[in-house]
Amino acid sequence: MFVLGITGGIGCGKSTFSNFFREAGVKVVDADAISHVVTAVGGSALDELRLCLPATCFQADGSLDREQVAALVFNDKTLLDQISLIIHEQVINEIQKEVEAAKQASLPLIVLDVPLPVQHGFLDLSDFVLVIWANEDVRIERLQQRGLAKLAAKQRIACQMTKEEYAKLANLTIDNSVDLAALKQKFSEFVEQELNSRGIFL
Ligand SMILES: CC(C)(COP(=O)(O)OP(=O)(O)OC[C@H]1O[C@@H](n2cnc3c(N)ncnc32)[C@H](O)[C@@H]1O)[C@@H](O)C(=O)NCCC(=O)NCCS
Ligand SMILES: Nc1ncnc2c1ncn2[C@@H]1O[C@H](COP(=O)(O)OP(=O)(O)OP(=O)(O)O)[C@@H](O)[C@H]1O
Repeated sequence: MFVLGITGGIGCGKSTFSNFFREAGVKVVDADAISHVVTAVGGSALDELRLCLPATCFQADGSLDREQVAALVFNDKTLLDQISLIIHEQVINEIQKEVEAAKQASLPLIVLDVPLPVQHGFLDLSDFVLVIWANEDVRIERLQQRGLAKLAAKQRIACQMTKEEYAKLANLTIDNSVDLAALKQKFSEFVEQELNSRGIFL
């Protein structure tokens, strides 16, 4: 089975690119979605998170209050790293399970959509790392359209690796500072050049 790791900074278009695979029937594992599950009611990361976050960061039902936490951690790198470690452990467990299940099911391809390219549970699992990138002004505009304030978008970008740091980890970087039709075209070229050439057909 071929494991395609897709990563990139916030608002660069990883989920949009991963969705092209989903539409083609490919199994896609979404790390952000898993991180939401493990911090929702009864989530496996909550007990540990309660030890390092104030009570105001939790809803009455015990789940994480994402807005409160975001307001706190994207201003405080130490706390961000602390909660990220706790959540990543649970997310990585789930990703490993999904990859194992896909292997058991003899799937030819699985896609991992992961914003933060950690070594264990992403880079070490991926046969090919694809970075989706876009210019900062384009990202901020798209994130604003999605409802994130400009300042909050800039704050998150500042917490993440730079384009150059992402590129160092990548087998290939695709520029998504283009419209959706052009991105779809780049997807088709990627499939032909990097997957079909390896005997993988969607
Ligand atoms: C702070 C939280 C509660 C804010 O939740 P919110 O619903 O607003 O955002 P969401 O989780 O959907 O993430 C959206 C994007 O924010 C960026 N982001 C999230 N966590 C981080 C982080 N630790 N460092 C840098 N950027 C991050 C990513 O680009 C991500 O795609 C949440 O992001 C969180 O728990 N982060 C720590 C865990 C983590 O690293 N998750 C991301 C990958 S598993
Ligand atoms: N080529 C494009 N043209 C127009 N809008 C786009 C394009 N690519 C992505 N978008 C939009 O930009 C926003 C960010 O894209 P997307 O959610 O795919 O990014 P992401 O990298 O997964 O972000 P996040 O890190 O927040 O999960 C979305 O609202 C998406 O619909």
